[in-house]
Amino acid sequence: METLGRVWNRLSIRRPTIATPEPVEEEDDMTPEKTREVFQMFNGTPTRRKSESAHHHRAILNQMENHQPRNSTQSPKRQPRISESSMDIPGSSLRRNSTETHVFANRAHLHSDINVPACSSEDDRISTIRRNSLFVKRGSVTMEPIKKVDLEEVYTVNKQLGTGRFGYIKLAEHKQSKHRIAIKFFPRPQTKQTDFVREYNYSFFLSPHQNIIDTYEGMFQSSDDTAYFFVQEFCPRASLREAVEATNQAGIGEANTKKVFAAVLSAIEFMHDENLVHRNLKAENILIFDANDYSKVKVTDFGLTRKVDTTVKYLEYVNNYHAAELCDTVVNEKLVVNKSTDIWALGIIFFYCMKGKFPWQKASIMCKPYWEWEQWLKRKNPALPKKFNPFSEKALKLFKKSLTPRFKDRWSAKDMRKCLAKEKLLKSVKKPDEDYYVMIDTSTKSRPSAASTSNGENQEGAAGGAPATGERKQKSTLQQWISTTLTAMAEISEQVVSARDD
Ligand SMILES: Nc1ncnc2c1ncn2[C@@H]1O[C@H](COP(=O)(O)OP(=O)(O)OP(=O)(O)O)[C@@H](O)[C@H]1O
Repeated sequence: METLGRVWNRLSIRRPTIATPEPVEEEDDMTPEKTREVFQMFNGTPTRRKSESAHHHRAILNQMENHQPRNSTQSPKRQPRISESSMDIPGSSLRRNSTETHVFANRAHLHSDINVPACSSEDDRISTIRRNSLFVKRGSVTMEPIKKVDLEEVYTVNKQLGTGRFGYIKLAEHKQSKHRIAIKFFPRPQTKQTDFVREYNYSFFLSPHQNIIDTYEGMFQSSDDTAYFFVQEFCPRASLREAVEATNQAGIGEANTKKVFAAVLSAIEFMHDENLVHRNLKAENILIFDANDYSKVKVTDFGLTRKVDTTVKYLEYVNNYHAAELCDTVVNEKLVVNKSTDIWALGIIFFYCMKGKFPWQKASIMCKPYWEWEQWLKRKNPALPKKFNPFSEKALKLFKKSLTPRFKDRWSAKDMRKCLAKEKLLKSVKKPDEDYYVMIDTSTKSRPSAASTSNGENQEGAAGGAPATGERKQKSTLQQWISTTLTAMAEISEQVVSARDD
C-alpha cells in the first residue's frame, strides 16, 4: 500500500508535519495556544504558491478531460474511490474531503462528471496530487471558523442512528440536494471545543481512504448553541456489531471475516503509517454498507485517535476490546499511545467475527476466561482454552501475536493483513461417519449422499456390502476417537514448536 508519506516523497512535495506534541487529554477549555496546537496537527509549509497551485489545478483538469480507458492490469487496490454521494451535493454547502470534490469545486457544471472513475495510473497520480494539495492547503490554514447553522433551515433531521459516550449521530436529509447524510452532534457545554476540533480534523484528514468514513468539510455549531456538529456520509446498513449479533452467536464465517479484515486492516495500516492510533476499535465503529457480501466496509469514530507517543490520561472505562495493559491501569494514570493497542482490539474483533461472542469480558487475570488464555500463552497450563479449539494453527498464531500482554511482541497491522489474507483460519472438520461410509459402504441404498467422492466414485469396491449396525457404530466410535487423538496431538506439537521458537 502506498502511504501518503511515500506519495509526498515521490511528488517532492514537502510533507506537512504531524509532529507537534499533543497535550495530555482532558484539558481545560480552548485557549488561543491550544487552538493553534490542534490546527498544527496538520501543520506544514505550503510548497506551492497560490498561483502555482491554480496552474496545477488547471493542468489536472485538462488531464482529467483527456483521460485514457482504465488499464485492466491495474491493481484494484490503487483504484481511486468512486464517489456516490459527493456528486450531487453542492460544493459550497457540503464539501467532502474526497479527491473529487476539490478539483471540481469551481466547476459546478461538471458535477455530473464526478462519478466517473479515474481511468489510468496517470489519473491515479492526479488523484493523489489532488489529495495532497488539500493537505498542503490545510497546513496553511490557521483557524477554520466553526460556523453557526440553523439546522432546520439546512437539514431535515430524522432518527437517531447511534449514541456514544461523547455524542450522538442522527440521520438527516440535506434539504437542497435531498441527500441523506449522518450528522455527528457533540452536546455543549459538555464537549470541549478542542476535542470537537480534533475529532473533526482527524475524521476529515483520514477520509480519503476508501475504508474510512467520509467526512464533509466544515465544523458547525447549532444556532441555539446546544451542540457542535459535523457531517458524514450515511451508512444505510449496520455496524459490524449488529451484523454479528444477527447471526445468533454463530459468527459471520471465515470468508466474511476475511473481507471485513481486508478493509479494516487497510484503514488501520494507513493510519499507523501516518503514526496515528485509532484507540477505539470495536465492532460498533466498523460500518457495513451492504447487506449481503461485506464488500464495502469502513472504519469510523476518530474521537480517541492520537499520534503515537502522545501522553494521555486513562479514563475510567473498560470494554471487551481493551488490551491487558489498559485493564491494569488506574484512573488518571498517564499512558503513552502505542499502535499495539489497536492490534489487541483487532485480535478481539477477529475472535468476535468468527465465534459471534467475545473471548472474555475484561483482559484481567480476575476474569477467568482471560486468565485461562494467559496461562496457556505463558505455558503454565498446556490445555488450550476450549473456545480456541476450532481455530487453525495460523489463526492461533494471530491470537498469540495480538492478544499477548507483552505489547512489544504484538504484530503490526501489515503482519495481520498478510496472515488473514493467506491462511486458513479454521481447522478442517472431519465428519467421521461420512468417512466411514466412503470407506466401507459401496452399494447400500441407505447410504447418505455424501458417501460418494467428488468424482462420483466410491473409495473401495463392493467387497462386503453394508456391515451390521453394531459393527458400524463400533467403527464410527473408533474413528471419532482417532480424530480427537489426532487433534490433541496437533495441539501438543504446536505448543512444542512455539516453545522451541521462543
Ligand atoms: N455515518 C454513520 N451512518 C450510520 N450510522 C452511524 C454512522 N456513524 C455512526 N453510526 C452509528 O452510531 C454509533 C455511534 O457512533 P460513534 O461511534 O461515532 O459515536 P461516539 O459518540 O464517538 O461513540 P463512542 O462511545 O464509541 O466513542 C455507531 O456505533 C454506529 O452504529
